[in-house]
Amino acid sequence: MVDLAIETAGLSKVYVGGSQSVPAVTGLDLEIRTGELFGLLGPNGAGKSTTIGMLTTLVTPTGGRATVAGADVIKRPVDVKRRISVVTQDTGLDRGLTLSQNLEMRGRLFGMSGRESRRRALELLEVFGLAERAKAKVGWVSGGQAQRLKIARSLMHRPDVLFLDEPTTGIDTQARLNLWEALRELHASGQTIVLTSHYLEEVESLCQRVAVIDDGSLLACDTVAGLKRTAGADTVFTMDFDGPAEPVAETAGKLPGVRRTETDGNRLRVYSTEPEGLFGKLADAGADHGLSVGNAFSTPPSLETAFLALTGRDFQA
Ligand SMILES: Nc1ncnc2c1ncn2[C@@H]1O[C@H](COP(=O)(O)OP(=O)(O)OP(=O)(O)O)[C@@H](O)[C@H]1O
Repeated sequence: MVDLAIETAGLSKVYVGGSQSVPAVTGLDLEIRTGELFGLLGPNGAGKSTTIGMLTTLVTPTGGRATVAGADVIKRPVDVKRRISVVTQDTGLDRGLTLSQNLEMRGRLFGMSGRESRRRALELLEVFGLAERAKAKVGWVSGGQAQRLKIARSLMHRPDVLFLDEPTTGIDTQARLNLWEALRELHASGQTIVLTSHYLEEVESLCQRVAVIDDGSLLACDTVAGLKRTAGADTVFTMDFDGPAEPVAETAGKLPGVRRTETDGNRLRVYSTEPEGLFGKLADAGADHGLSVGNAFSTPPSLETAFLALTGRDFQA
């Protein structure tokens, strides 16, 4: 039997305000295994934060059910809260305290002894590459270090599941790479981590499995390799013509290796497993219809092309 850290069935949320209702998450069925580093990927407004909110008991579902670390989020929210930790953009640190004091205080709040809190704090400062700054005040450290400290603090009570909502938004590239390293280490130690991100490369580089969410619905859930295999094995060519691209799409669809074409006004998008020389052929097809090419680019097979294939839209963070 697979040991599940999270299980949802038909999980839904409709926000209602006055006469307006916004369906933010619709019928989400998810299974996240214990020990997984799992990614929720989707553009802004896709429903990632709402999903995390429901799984962490901060947002009340309007439909379906969810179990986190063995407890039902609606029936046993207090148990869920005890067994998880959440780090969001809004998570604050006590800037007047040192790094180690921030961690120790959290340990004491969770009922750990002074000695146990100090030991655990040292251990986590080490994992997150912060041991040398242990006695520094939070106000003196960089944004990236503060972000790592937030995650370290959230682990003081050894939560079963760690939720990270867009953990690297707003930090620089080096800090992001340092944080990725720490997360890989945590994952290797067996920690279950659920991460939301709108950075494709972050999810691609870190996560074992990924749920792709758009418009509140689950489009696919698989390993990164699996997603690429099923949805994104193609190189995607995007070309803007100086007139409607529809007639070019018809010709393009008959070229070898072309699996799919899409048009949006003057824009043509072609999904192909045989990218060699395709730009020239598409330009020729355009010329046959009296069209010239303006902007043109290709995207090699990646999570981005998988997202494109799943949604028919560019991934816009
Ligand atoms: N409290 C709220 N009241 C009304 N609508 C909301 C509320 N919170 C979110 N929404 C709407 O629900 C939808 C999903 O939002 P959500 O924040 O869950 O998406 P997201 O994928 O986390 O986006 P982002 O990456 O921008 O945080 C959006 O249309 C959003 O405007």
